Amino acid sequence: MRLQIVDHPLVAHKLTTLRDARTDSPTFRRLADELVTLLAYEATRDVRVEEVGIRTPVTETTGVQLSRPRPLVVPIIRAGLGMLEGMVRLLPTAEVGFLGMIRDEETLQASTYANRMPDDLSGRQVYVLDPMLATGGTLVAGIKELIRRGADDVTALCLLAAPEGVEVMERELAGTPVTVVTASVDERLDEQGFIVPGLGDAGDRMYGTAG
Ligand SMILES: O=P(O)(O)OC[C@H]1O[C@H](OP(=O)(O)OP(=O)(O)O)[C@H](O)[C@@H]1O
Ligand SMILES: O=c1cc[nH]c(=O)[nH]1
Ligand SMILES: [Mg+2]
Repeated sequence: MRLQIVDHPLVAHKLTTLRDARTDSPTFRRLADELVTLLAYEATRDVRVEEVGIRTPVTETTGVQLSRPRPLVVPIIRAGLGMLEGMVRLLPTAEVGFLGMIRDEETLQASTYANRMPDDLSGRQVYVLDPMLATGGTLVAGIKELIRRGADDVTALCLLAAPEGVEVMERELAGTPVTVVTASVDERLDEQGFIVPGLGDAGDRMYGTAG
């Protein structure tokens, strides 16, 4: 597994406001969207392209276009949905699949409650969207399912990661073609499995369900 931390002042600036407990849901959604586009710029550095000939108003030349099969983007519902628009803005022709996953608040075990993806992912590049890599249980299970279906290149975009989750991913996904792109690897997890300093519950903050 490869880990890439996007070190950029604009990313750090937006992430700081995202973390701030005073930031309301509409602002949180906007910042998450903007951050994804910045992360996606790095995450798609190896997106597969092929040469194509075109005619400009002046002459004939060659350029590149995204190769077929098209990349697949998979937001992990619920919080990952808040990253979808920012991603498909850069990859408008991508296909979109969906995984619904929830982490039990007591056991921290992830389970899947929705799965709407192509059965055969052979030869596909897949971009998984999940804002929080905490214990790693959710992403490990989600990515294993993608690899089981044949995906041969998986990149996970996470706004934040915990060192514990990165370690679990490295152990569980050793030898697999997986990259994690994140804006920050934070300090640690707390006793409830929340990232510290983190930003709280991403889904709640995004959709205003914090109570
Ligand atoms: O790395 P892990 O320890 O598995 O935790 C990370 C997961 O926890 C959150 O989802 P949550 O279960 O809160 O669902 P939600 O997005 O519907 O709020 C988050 O969006 C990740 O999917
Ligand atoms: O800090 C965390 C950990 C898991 N899920 C979240 O939404 N936030
Ligand atoms: Mg949640």
